[in-house]
Amino acid sequence: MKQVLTIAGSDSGGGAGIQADIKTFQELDVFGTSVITAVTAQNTRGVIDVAPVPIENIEKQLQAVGDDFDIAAVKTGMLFDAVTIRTVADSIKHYNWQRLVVDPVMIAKGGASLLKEEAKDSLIKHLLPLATLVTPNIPEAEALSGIQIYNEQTRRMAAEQILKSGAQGVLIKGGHGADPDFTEDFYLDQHGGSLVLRSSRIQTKHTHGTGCTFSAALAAEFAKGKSIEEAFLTAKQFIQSAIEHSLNIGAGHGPTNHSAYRHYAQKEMIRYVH
Ligand SMILES: Nc1ncnc2c1ncn2[C@@H]1O[C@H](COP(=O)(O)OP(=O)(O)O)[C@@H](O)[C@H]1O
Ligand SMILES: Cc1ncc(COP(=O)(O)OP(=O)(O)O)c(N)n1
Repeated sequence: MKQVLTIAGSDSGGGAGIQADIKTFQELDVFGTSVITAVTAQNTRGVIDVAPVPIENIEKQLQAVGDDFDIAAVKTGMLFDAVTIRTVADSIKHYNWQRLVVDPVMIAKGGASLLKEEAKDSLIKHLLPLATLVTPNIPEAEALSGIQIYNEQTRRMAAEQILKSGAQGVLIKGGHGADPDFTEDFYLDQHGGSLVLRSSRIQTKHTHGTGCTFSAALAAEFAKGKSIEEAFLTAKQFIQSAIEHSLNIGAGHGPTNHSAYRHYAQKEMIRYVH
């Protein structure tokens, strides 16, 4: 069984972070391991507290996984500060971990900061150059590129700017897009290869953890040797099912349904290149 590592924060509410990643790995038939960078007290209503894990412990978690497991793909989520980013980047190089998905988690839906402001430069300088794929949502892509996204052209410009970091590919997710009827995710790589996947926008407030789940699905598929195109399609179908059949848990923005992909038939995605 392929072994996959998530390096991210814990969400006590179970919808995002490490918990979302491990559930997604399980559903996609890969073995999930984890390095926890921060513990959040969080539920569907928001983030109540954030406690960073001491850096010495993060180093030991990385070592414990790296020394024993044959890691086929890695995803990063909430990294919180610059020293954690440096430590994670050093381990990725030390263990020569390939197929790295960097989800540049910055702000939770409720507005809580999950990455210190000064850590953004460290992310661009130390982690993005190692990435197979960076998966910002629209506000994160704007923060990483310094370009405001309001149409296809500015979305492409932002993606091109992010690729200057050295990442092999960038996938700008469309959950925060303006169109009320569909969401569009845009992929661009260093060779100019591009792909857009468009799906219907599901009218629901239960979208907590969509980005974590999507990037975990990408990492799981990469671990199984799937191409970017194949992994992108599976991850998009996985999150579409998970949102469409969400669980109505909690009083706020509820989690998605991580087992929906297994239970329900997949919807067609519109795909095109531009
Ligand atoms: N309401 C929705 N309907 C269908 N797909 C959605 C919806 N909201 C988000 N998605 C999809 O979920 C994935 C995560 O996107 P997004 O919500 O932008 O990330 P994040 O959670 O990091 O903000 C993307 O594939 C996006 O298209
Ligand atoms: C511990 C932790 N990590 C990441 C997030 C953000 O998750 P995301 O998938 O972007 O979902 P929302 O915050 O937009 O619901 C988080 N909340 N907690």
